[in-house]
Amino acid sequence: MLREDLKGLYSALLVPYNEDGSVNEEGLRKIIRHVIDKMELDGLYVGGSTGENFLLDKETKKQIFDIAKDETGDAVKLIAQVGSPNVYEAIELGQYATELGYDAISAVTPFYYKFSFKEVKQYYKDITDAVDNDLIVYSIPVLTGVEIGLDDFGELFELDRVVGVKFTAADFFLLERLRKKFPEHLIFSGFDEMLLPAVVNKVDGAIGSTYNANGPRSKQIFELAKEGKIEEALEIQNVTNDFISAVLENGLYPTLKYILQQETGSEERFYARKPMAQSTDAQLERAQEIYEKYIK
Ligand SMILES: CC(=O)N[C@@H]([C@@H](O)[C@H](O)[C@H](O)CO)[C@@H](O)CC(=O)C(=O)O
Repeated sequence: MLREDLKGLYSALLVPYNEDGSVNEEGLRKIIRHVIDKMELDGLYVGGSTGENFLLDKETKKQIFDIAKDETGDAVKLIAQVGSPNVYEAIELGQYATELGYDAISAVTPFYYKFSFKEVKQYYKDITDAVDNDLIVYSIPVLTGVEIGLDDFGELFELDRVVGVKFTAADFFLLERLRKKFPEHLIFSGFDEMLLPAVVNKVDGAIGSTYNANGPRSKQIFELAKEGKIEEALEIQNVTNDFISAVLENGLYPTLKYILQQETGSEERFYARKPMAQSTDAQLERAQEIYEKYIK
């Protein structure tokens, strides 16, 4: 049955780190408040790519789940991304987030080794058998190299408690087929620059990194497109994509980190987690220009 309550626009939560790689808790709490109070998004997707999650040890992942739940309470929906090629860790994190009260879990397709689809399916079965929560498959072939076709999605959706997919791909033919074939499963769009065509294809929501800073425009696109006001939505998507192009050209996470540091009035710099490089002075200068032009 469709999890109607999970529909909406989610922040792919960005996590600020200290220079030594530890979590900047104060900064993270401020980002969460910003996303809820100023961006007015419907939920947080915690532990995704934007949080540099795949560079973290298990205890730090749990710490971030704790902070997000503590700061959010029941104000917005919370989805915990727990996936890892280490399925035992994914299960432990799924159980942990579920006990904390997360509304759902999500798991990236297992990556690095070339797993067969049978192995991928078994991974999702193992997680959903062991965790008492609904799960959203996280498909992001551009980073994992794992492509899932229409029939394979059908097999995953047959698993108890697999309620949908976070679809981070530009394959609109596959998206259209998925929507038509699986009206009872949630589909979240993962590329912010393609929000409008994704909503035209009737996705249930979207999860993205730039929504942390560009929330109001993104919400407008989402709402206008749902109402069929495509021309108006396209105008806002055009400006949004000028912003996203500039951000991508200057470095996605460094630019978003800089903008969020300014927006939350944080004195401490928002560092990246190694081996991600820290921002150069030139990147910071350009980030300030982007911030002034599109967000401030
Ligand atoms: C690869 C990547 O970072 N994808 C982002 C997008 O929001 C992306 O940053 C944006 O569309 C700009 O390309 C999200 O799909 C990632 C995400 O939701 C996550 O943090 O897991």
